[in-house]
Amino acid sequence: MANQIDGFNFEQRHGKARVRVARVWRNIDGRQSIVEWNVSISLLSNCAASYVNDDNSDIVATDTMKNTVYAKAKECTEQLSVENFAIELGKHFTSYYRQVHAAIVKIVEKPWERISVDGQPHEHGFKLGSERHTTEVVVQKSGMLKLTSGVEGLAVLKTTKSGFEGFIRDKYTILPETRERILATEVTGTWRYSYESVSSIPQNLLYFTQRYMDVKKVLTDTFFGPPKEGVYSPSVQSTLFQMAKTVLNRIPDVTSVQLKMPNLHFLPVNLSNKNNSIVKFEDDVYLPTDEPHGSIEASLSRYWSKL
Ligand SMILES: O=c1[nH]c(=O)c2[nH]c(=O)[nH]c2[nH]1
Repeated sequence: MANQIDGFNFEQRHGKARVRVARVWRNIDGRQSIVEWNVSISLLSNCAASYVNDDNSDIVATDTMKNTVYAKAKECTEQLSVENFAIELGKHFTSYYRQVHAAIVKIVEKPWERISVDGQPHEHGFKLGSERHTTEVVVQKSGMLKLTSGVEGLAVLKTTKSGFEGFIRDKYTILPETRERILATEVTGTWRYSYESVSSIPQNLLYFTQRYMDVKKVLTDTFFGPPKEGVYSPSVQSTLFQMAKTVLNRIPDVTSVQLKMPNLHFLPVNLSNKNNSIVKFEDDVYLPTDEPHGSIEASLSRYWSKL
């Protein structure tokens, strides 16, 4: 919220960060489900008086925000996507409090995955996976919505079909050109959906969970290529672009994609002393590093979208 106070521009927001909640659903057929969410809320509201006049009468206590997370989780009698839960919270804060104009809700879901025992999905057993599903929603009092989802910590690597050639060579360049290297990264992706009001989102409460799986599959399938032949990557930049483009081409209600793909280098190992070579690199022994790493990021959106 922006105000003019004492001749200054003043902007403020307040919220509660990292509220951890888990919700279990117990089906009558014996199958149980769990989600674990880490929720951060930020409210845009008329409460400048608390900053400048010691008047807290327009403040939603951040402790109340925390309690609301548990109350709303309790109310969710049916399993729902992390996006839907974030939207529910945003709707609550903007409709319940006269003072609140907009709510920003960010959630990171912990990747509990149903375990299989003897090839059978377990009714109530879960193990922790790796990459995390994220969302950020902005809900306005009017019902206007900005909905973004994401994935973080999606670590992928391929042992061949990657190279890097034709880059600028100058007096500081030592990197050899190559058509054979390991390509490894940890993808952080965010994508925005086209739904622009809380009333226009799909009815299915797990719709965005399914889309999350779809986007992840497109990202990884494009990174790796077909199982036998793979696909050649001339640079992280090129692979990133193909990944983002394929998401937009395959998933109609996604309007923009942002990807961050650090280049986690696997350096060739060559060791020798005065007399002989101890290890001669033959595309076999590498020194994995993550510091320093290349940092490559880009965003791609449909050019006709209003975003
Ligand atoms: O795919 C790459 N992109 C770069 O920009 C770059 N720079 C570098 O040193 N190696 C690589 N690899």
